Amino acid sequence: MSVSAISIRGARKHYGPLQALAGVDLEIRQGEFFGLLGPNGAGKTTLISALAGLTRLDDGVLEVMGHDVVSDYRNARRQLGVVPQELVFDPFFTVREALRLQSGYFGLTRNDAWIDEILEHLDLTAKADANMRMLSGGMKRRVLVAQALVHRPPVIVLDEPTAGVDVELRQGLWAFIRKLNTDGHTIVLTTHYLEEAEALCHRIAMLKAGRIVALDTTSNLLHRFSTHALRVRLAEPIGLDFLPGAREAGDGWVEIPFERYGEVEDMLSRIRLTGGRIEEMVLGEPDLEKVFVGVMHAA
Ligand SMILES: Nc1ncnc2c1ncn2[C@@H]1O[C@H](COP(=O)(O)OP(=O)(O)OP(=O)(O)O)[C@@H](O)[C@H]1O
Repeated sequence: MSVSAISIRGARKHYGPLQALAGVDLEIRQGEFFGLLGPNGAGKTTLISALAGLTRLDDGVLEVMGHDVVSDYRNARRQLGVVPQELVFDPFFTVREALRLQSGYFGLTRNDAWIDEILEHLDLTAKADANMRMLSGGMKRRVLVAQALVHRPPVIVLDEPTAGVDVELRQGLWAFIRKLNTDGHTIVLTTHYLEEAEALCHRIAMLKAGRIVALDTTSNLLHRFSTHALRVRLAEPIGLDFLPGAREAGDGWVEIPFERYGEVEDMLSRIRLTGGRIEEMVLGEPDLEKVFVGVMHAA
């Protein structure tokens, strides 16, 4: 079996009395598009900082492509591109200078062809000679993505990369990151946009108070914790005993869960036979937001 892209074993971290990581175990395989989700303060950034060698764990082992992030730091760091959450830059450099400088940290002196390619993909070519301080927040975020890629790392970790990025650019960014994944890069993503995680990630871990509280493929999570639902708004209330699982959802709406679309026809005819008159109707798909809320509530 090939080495894991990221291996996390028994990761623990305290900040004073606060337990930021309470024993996290996680293996992310090469080539995965993996989502790390959790509410504010769950420990996602702490874990990413530790992977990047910016924070020391109290206990546990972290490896990137088999390289220990403490005892084999240089090799581990080379395998990893991190797009940090905070926008921190030297405002006096141009975009190209910042990327050359970053290349220099990895000993890459002739990297301009690759830098041009990254700039092109991130729609930053026109801004290559602009000073960092002159860029908008969304552009700065794209420069952060570019910086993480200068040394062509096989594993790329993005900590909320689309915060503050407008819809069009967000889609462009995702198309590029998807391409990196199809080209073989492992992608680890944290985001608070759950529809984004649902659309992109093959597998998801949910973190709460420094612990993993759910870990599965995206489709298994969707099916385990969320269901399809038929929602109808009725002209007048009717008894709901004949509709298994049905519940009042406010303002005359009734929600009825189901597993297969074939069940909908039967539900509608039962409503009609009981004298129910439908004024509006919506079919709800399982979605990651419901899963997230359900998991966080139960944990
Ligand atoms: N340097 C620090 N000193 C003290 N406490 C810290 C420090 N860094 C993080 N914490 C605390 O550790 C916990 C985990 O924070 P972390 O930033 O890892 O969460 P997160 O899941 O990334 O949250 P968010 O979604 O808001 O980015 C939080 O309670 C936070 O306040």
